[in-house]
Parts: sequence; C-alpha cells; structure tokens
Amino acid sequence: MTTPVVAVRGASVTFGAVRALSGVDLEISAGEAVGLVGHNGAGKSTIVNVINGGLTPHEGSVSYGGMASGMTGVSAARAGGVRCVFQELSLCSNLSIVENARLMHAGLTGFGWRKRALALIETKLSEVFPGNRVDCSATVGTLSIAERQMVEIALNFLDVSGPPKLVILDEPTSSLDSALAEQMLAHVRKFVSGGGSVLLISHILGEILSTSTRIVVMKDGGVVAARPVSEFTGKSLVEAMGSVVREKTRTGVRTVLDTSPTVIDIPATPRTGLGLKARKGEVIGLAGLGGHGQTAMLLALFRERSSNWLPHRPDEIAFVAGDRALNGTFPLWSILRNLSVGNLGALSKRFSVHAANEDAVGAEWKQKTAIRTPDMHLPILSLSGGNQQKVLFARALSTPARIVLMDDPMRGVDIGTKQDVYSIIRAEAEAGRTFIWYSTEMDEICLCDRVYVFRDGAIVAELSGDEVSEHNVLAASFSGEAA
Ligand SMILES: Nc1ncnc2c1ncn2[C@@H]1O[C@H](COP(=O)(O)OP(=O)(O)OP(=O)(O)O)[C@@H](O)[C@H]1O
Repeated sequence: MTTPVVAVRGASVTFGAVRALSGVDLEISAGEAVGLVGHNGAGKSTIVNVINGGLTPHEGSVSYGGMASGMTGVSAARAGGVRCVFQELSLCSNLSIVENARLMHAGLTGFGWRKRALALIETKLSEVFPGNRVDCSATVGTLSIAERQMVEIALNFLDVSGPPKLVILDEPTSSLDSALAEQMLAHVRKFVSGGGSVLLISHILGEILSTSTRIVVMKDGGVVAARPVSEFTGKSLVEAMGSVVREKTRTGVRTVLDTSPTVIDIPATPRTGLGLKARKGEVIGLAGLGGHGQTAMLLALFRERSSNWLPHRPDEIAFVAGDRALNGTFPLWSILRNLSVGNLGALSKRFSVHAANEDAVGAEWKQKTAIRTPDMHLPILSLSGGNQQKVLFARALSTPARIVLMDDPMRGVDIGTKQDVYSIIRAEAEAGRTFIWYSTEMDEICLCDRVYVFRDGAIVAELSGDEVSEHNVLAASFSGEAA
C-alpha cells in the first residue's frame, strides 16, 4: 500500500444551520484520477476547501503524504503538493497573467523572474491547450471567461519549485467548449499516467466516466458511493446521486414554428451571407467554438432591446449570465433580492416592492428549480455555485419577458436540475416564449429547434430539425460549412 497524497478522515463542516460535510473520509493516491460528483450543494466545494487548506474542518483531520509537518492550512497543502483550480476562478483581474503566476508560485522570484514566468506559462498553456491564442502578457481582466479558466488550469500544472502532486479541478471545463475540454481532459490523463493525481469535479458525467479511475459520489454532505470507474454507468451514476435519468426531450422539427411571427431578425453579414432569425416560441441554439462571437451577439441584442428603465413597463428581453461573478449575482444581496431584481415592476405596489409578492415568487422558484437553502433571505454567497446559477435562471424566467437570452447558463448546475430546467424551457417555448441559448454543451445544443454555428465572429451555418447533430455542428465549427 502506498501512502496517500492526501487523506481526509471524518471531516465535518457546518455553516450556521447547514451541515455541509458530515464525517467524510476521502483518500487520494498517486496515479489516481478521482471523479467527485453530487447534486448542487452536496458538499463538493467544501471538501475541496478542506483539502486545499482553506477551511479547517470542525471535526476530523486532513493530512498530506502521511507527514505531520507542523504546518497547517494552506501552507501544509502547498507543501504537500496540492494545487487547486477553483470553481469561481481565483485569478486577480487587475494583475497580468505573469503577476498572477508569481502570487501562486512563490518560487518565481529573483532577477528576470517575469521573463522566466512568461516562458513557463506559454509552454504549459501550449502543452495543455495546443494551438490556443491566449496572449500570456495580457492583464487577466481583459480575458474572456474561457481564457481565464484555461490560464488558471495551466498555472496550476506549472512545475516551479517541484511538480504538483495533486491537482484539484473544480468544474474546470464549465466555460470551455468541447474541443478545449477534450484537450484538458487528455492532459489530465497524461498527468495521471505519469504518477500525478487529480480530483476532478464535474456535472458533465461523460467527462467523469472517461477520465476518472475511481468515482466518489456525494449526497447531502456525505459520501454515498466510492468505487472504480468500471463499476459505474451513466445511469447508475445519476441514480447514485439521487436523480432520475429522463429521456431527452428533442422531438424533431416543430413545424408550427414556420408560421409564428418573427421576433428577432438580424440581417445577414456580407462575409457569410447568413443572419439570425428567431420566431415566437422557438428555442434557438448558438453553437461553435467558444469565443467566436456568440456572447457578443447576446450582449448586443440585450443592449439594443433592454433600454427600458420605466418600472411599470416590463422588459421585452431577459438575460441569464454565464459569468455569474462578473455580470450575474449581486454579491452583497440576499438570494431573494437577487431573484426579484429582474421583475421589480410586477412585484411592486405604489412604487415600492410588495414583500408578500416577493416572498411568494421566491417560494415558487425555490421549489421549481430546487434552490437548496433553508432561507431565501440568506446572502446569495451562502449558496453553492450551482444554486447561485439557478437563482439567475429564476430571475429571468420569473419575468414576463417574451425573449430570454442565455449565455451558457448551465455552468455548475447539477444533472437533476438541468433536466428540470430543460422541461421548463420547453414548456415556456410552447407557451410562446423565445429562447436564444448559447451553450458549450453539445447535449444542450441538440435540444434546440434551430441552431446557428459561429466562427470568427460570424454565423457560418444554420441547422434546423434533424440537421441538428453533433456531427454537423462540429463540421461547421471547424470548416465553416455544414457537413
Ligand atoms: N460560506 C457559506 N455560508 C453558508 N453556507 C455555505 C457556505 N458555503 C457553502 N455553504 C453551504 O454548504 C453546502 C455545501 O456547499 P458546496 O459549495 O460544498 O456544494 P457543492 O457540492 O460544491 O455544490 P455545487 O455543485 O453547486 O458547486 C450548501 O448547502 C451551501 O449552501
């Protein structure tokens, strides 16, 4: 038996009334890729914080490499070779990538450290994401969310004063398109086969099944299953998490849409001869490699249509942000206020928000999207990442807006809730709402009635009905032409 790189024994953590971890045991050895799955709020990020030393468990212990070094917390974890890519990303946006690397790796010091750091980062980024176009001398705040995620991943795999032993990846592909995600997973497999270990958290079960050697399932703060990957299937994994696998809802072409009125009509660009049309009741998917103009189009549409500041006139358009920390949540507000802020006009009586109306809408959406909290008046940051994302959904869907724009909105949402939200989207579309949905997940693109594929800032293909398939989307993303 080899000594584990990290051993957590009997860890319990509570936040007020919430028991986030109860008596969790978890060991990770060299050469293991442990996949960690569980519903939103199951305790995954909390165990991550215990392992990386950011959180001392109220009961239980954590040790690194079997050594009692005398160090505690983050210092002990760093000395034990633990690195962590955080779900909410942790780079300082006002600093350059090189300066962020310096903060993360104290060994980057002495004469010429900037040049050395730049060379190390460029090499590692190309190793993990071959062919990437990230400018490594840039300030982090100028990068897209996908680029920030790529940089944070690469920085954690750097070998500065010794190679990392355990890299924790908390939803590392949530903002990456499928091509970048596959590059990262390939790097993880290589790292693990070379003796490194990884703790991989993801709600995309295909990633967990294709990359892990062992899978640990958490539910309500405890470990409910821990077995080699060969003993799980997609279905058994979902069931172990306490959810039910449902049939995909795609039903082919909805011909009724051909006669619906057009609600969005963006003229064709001369370069590709293609524009975007959306009809009442349609679910339109925006696909293609990340950063090729999908988010920019959503933001432009939102800016153009939402210039209505009169509270008694409901907005025509609502937006669900993907980068929730940047343009989604109000971090100092309660969960309820974060939800109701999108719909103040309808919730108000005599120019002020009517508390009973607000509470009723909060209770309705808490139940509909399974927001896990004992009290909607608690701060939004007391929610787990996926639960925060559900609040952003509820904010948009609880408005009467006829058009809902969604910018890769399922970041960090668990499979059970995703299925519920897909059903809500489908029902709302059938009732006449139009959705424009950018997604980095192919399964979601395949749920749409019509799909526009983006490349280099323009639409290069339009797919509808049975043409919407992974094969056609990928072909158009890479070649600019539908297969
Ligand atoms: N700072 C905090 N204050 C209060 N409650 C918290 C805090 N951090 C986490 N919690 C609660 O602890 C529980 C576990 O949260 P955690 O973030 O570990 O879940 P998770 O499994 O990572 O979820 P997700 O998949 O949504 O990221 C949740 O109920 C959450 O609301």
